[in-house]
Amino acid sequence: MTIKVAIAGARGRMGQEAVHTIMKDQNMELVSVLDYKEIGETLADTKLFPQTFTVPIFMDLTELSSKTKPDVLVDLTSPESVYQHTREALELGIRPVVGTTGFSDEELKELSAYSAEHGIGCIIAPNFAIGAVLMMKFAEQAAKYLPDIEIIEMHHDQKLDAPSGTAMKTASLIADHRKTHNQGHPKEKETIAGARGANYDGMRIHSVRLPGLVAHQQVLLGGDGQLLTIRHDSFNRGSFMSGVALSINKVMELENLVYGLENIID
Ligand SMILES: NC(=O)c1ccc[n+]([C@@H]2O[C@H](COP(=O)([O-])OP(=O)(O)OC[C@H]3O[C@@H](n4cnc5c(N)ncnc54)[C@H](O)[C@@H]3O)[C@@H](O)[C@H]2O)c1
Ligand SMILES: O=C(O)C1=N[C@H](C(=O)O)CCC1
Repeated sequence: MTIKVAIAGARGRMGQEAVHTIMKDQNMELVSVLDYKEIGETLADTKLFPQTFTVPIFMDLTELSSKTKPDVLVDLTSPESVYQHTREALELGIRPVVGTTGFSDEELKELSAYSAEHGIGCIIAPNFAIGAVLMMKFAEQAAKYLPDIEIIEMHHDQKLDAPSGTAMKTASLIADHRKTHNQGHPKEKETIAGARGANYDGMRIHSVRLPGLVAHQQVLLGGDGQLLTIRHDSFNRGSFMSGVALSINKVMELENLVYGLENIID
């Protein structure tokens, strides 16, 4: 069966890469895209894609749904719009595969409940790169033995959310096994606000934004006289595409929401 896919955010950095991935996949058909700007009638009009890419562009998800009937909506937009898109897609019976980051815990809970109640699959993956998923899993395991942890995430300077979705997911996986405790000296004082980073359950998260970077993270686990560093680097957005394709296939079998690629890889 061919999976009919729509992409929200198709002219963006991730969206463009996803368009090519889906166009190349024999089992998928890119039936439409959603963007919030009037960027032409079809992808070909945007001049970002070959003239043969005559995929229609919509600015409204309900219209996109009724005219092109996708099975799956891949969302690669912005933290501002992702919750609304995901909720709307579920209400329209379209399975969301979401790479966009910036969800609150409450939003995740609510979408999860809606997805299970209506039996519509949904995948929200803060990071589609397999290496990043392994980094998170290794850090989760190591935290049992080395519970003093700081996360340094580093991204390109056009990123809107901080900390990154990957850092938030890493911290939440670790927090499930680590006894909550504050780190550093009990009397430590910041001379400049923010110097010690964000506080997640006593762990610290530091966000670096620089031109030239793509997506990088290191998890530092300190112990007596030792330091374990677990690091992952995405050098280009191609690194995310096998995870996008896997999620599109997998979401067709699901009847609930899965948060994190680690839950669908064998
Ligand atoms: N999960 C992952 O592995 C992964 C990897 C890279 C990026 N991301 C996330 O994906 C998102 C997009 O990243 P990017 O670098 O491609 O961003 P980008 O700014 O390059 O692209 C965003 C695209 O979304 C469109 N858009 C924004 N708001 C919209 C709306 N309301 N309706 C329709 N279209 C809208 C923009 O026009 C643009 O085409 C970010 O949240 C980023 O953190 C996730
Ligand atoms: O480019 C981005 O933005 C990325 N965001 C994700 C995050 O917030 O963790 C993952 C990789 C790239």
